[in-house]
Amino acid sequence: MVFAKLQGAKNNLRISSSLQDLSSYRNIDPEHGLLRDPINASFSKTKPLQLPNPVRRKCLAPIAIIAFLLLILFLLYIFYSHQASPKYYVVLDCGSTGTRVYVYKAQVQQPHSTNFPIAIQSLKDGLRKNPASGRAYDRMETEPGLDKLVRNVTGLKTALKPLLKWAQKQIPEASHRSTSLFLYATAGVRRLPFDDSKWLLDNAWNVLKGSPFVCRRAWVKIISGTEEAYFGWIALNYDSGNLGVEPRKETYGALDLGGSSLQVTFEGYNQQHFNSETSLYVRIGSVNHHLTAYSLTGYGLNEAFDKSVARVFKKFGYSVADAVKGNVEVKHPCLQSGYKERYTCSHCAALAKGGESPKVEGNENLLGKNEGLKTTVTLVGVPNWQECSALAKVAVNLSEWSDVSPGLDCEIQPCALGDDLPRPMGHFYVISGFFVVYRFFNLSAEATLEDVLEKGREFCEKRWDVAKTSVAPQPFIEQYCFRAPYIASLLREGLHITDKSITVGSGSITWTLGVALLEAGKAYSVRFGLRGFGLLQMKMNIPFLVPILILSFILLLCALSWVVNWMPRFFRRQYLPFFRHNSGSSASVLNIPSPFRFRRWSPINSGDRIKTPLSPRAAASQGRSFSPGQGLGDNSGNIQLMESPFHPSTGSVVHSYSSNNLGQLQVDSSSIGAFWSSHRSQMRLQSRRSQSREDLHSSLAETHMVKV
Ligand SMILES: Nc1ncnc2c1ncn2[C@@H]1O[C@H](COP(=O)(O)OP(=O)(O)OP(=O)(O)O)[C@@H](O)[C@H]1O
Repeated sequence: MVFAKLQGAKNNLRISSSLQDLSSYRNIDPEHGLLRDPINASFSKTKPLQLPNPVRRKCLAPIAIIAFLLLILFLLYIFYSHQASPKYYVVLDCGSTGTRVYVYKAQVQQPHSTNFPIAIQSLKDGLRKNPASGRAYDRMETEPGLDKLVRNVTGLKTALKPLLKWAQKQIPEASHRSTSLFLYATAGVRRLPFDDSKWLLDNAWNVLKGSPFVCRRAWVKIISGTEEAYFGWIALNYDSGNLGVEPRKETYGALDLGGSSLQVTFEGYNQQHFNSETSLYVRIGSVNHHLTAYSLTGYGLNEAFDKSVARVFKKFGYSVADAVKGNVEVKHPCLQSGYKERYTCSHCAALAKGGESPKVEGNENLLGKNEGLKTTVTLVGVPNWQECSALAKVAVNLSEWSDVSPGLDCEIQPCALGDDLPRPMGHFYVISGFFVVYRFFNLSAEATLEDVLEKGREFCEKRWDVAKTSVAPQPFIEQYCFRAPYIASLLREGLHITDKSITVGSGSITWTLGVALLEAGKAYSVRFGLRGFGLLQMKMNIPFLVPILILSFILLLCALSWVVNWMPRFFRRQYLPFFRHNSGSSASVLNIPSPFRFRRWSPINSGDRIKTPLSPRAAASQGRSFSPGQGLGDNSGNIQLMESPFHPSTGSVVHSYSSNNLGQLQVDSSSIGAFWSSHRSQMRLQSRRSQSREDLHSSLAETHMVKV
């Protein structure tokens, strides 16, 4: 009976007359290349195949494909949910007045032409603002600024540790290890001698590296004034909803008044005053911005007051020797009557009579003109509004504080600006110190500079004991009599900006938000589609992506293996790449064997051991027992993939990293200008400044294009 069946099989082989007409070869399933007759299998010298039930086999294939698709969907879901999960950023702002910590939570939001694809939120849990407190900001901060803590390890730890502890509480523990921590120091540390600032940053790094967050030494640094200005502009225009939207919106300029310096950033440039060192090109979405950004050192609120003290010190003809003796009384017209306090003056020595400073023990940082030498004086309040206003103007006029010659006439030109700096243009948001002053005098955002002056004059006329209790406790109350005319002069005479060109910004706009946004932009690489943000493409996280790609590829091969078996015959022809003959190996050209151990018979796999119905050897073999193991030789069990270039995704972020040397520190300013570009899925640093300058020069040197 077995023999009869074998004869039948032989007959069937003979009946078959065409390579294509495989269905007539009845012992072989043309779809799956499997022997149907289990008896033939028993004649094989090799172990016969376990032949599945045809019905079960038919069901198995679609189930496998569906399972494959589900797996791919699952992997994609895992991948995208991983990418779209919130990211946290901790930014420490080390200013001259204090050190603050900001915690930001960034998330990709549904792209839309009228919104920005990244939503960022400042976390402030537990910062219940005390209504009795006069503090302008609800932020976690420590005082004094780091620049006062040189070679004071304990002081440094005390300044930083509570901030880190608070930040930890804001962020879910599971995200601590993926949270980036940055410490950026501004004007206070910027003006320190190299050794001092290096000591501060090295020791700050020692504290920070013990935190659970991700931090690198390069992220603990001094940022240049221009970087600070640029970050502030990003923060402001993000907050105002002007970034990356179509149709393009007008952006606002930013005037960010700190304790030591003033940052000026605006869109546009003046041909006549074009300065390559202050010029930045930024591309956000599909919009190009040509920015002008610079920082005016010494124009911050505290430093301006210090200059006013130095000016009075000079007026009375004191020498440094007098100051060193510590018995100098400075009668200041912007201090209320009854005010008398010790004050450490930073600029007094530089303006003192007598030229060279005396050698002061312990102070290694004496400069030729006493710059940097701190002297202690006694400030005495002798209020005089006219004199105070005039003193504020002197503090604003650059020619009083530099070698600019001839002296600048504030009526004719913005006298806070040297000839090399472009004049501000457009509408400005005045933030930080400006906001603090408006808030101190309880002025609304609509108040004019005249209102500020009026409030200042009233405050100056009060006796000190009355004045200091007329406001909630807060730092620097005594300085607000000076601050009112100072900010008015700074805007009007110093920058030639009028009331109608300014809006007072809220206290929540700080440059640190710009840092977090740029970092989030690197993390979530965003590509804009044809219409606005139609297409959102995530940044490829390489360590995460590679296994997924490999797994997907293996699964794809398996799926193709199935699909190929079910393809209409036309598609199996030899000229199609999948079916090119490859007799050398049982694996694909990529050497990835199918994890599914299905074997198939294919007429184009004509290796020696493959039998086709009309092949001479097939005919010759008729007298022998048919071996499925031979007939379905190794070659037949695999899909032949043509060698094709396999390109890993180009969706990864490419950043240009460069460092610039401030003469003091290596500063990584790669984040400058890094934002979302419509070109490919890469971050493109589009900010460009053509020449070197102290701050950003080398980081922006190569056309300042970063691909996102
Ligand atoms: N919490 C606060 N409450 C009241 N006033 C504040 C507060 N923080 C800062 N100020 C005032 O605002 C001014 C500017 O402070 P800000 O924090 O913007 O500057 P900074 O970062 O110290 O400056 P810089 O970067 O120039 O060193 C300070 O001089 C101070 O008078």
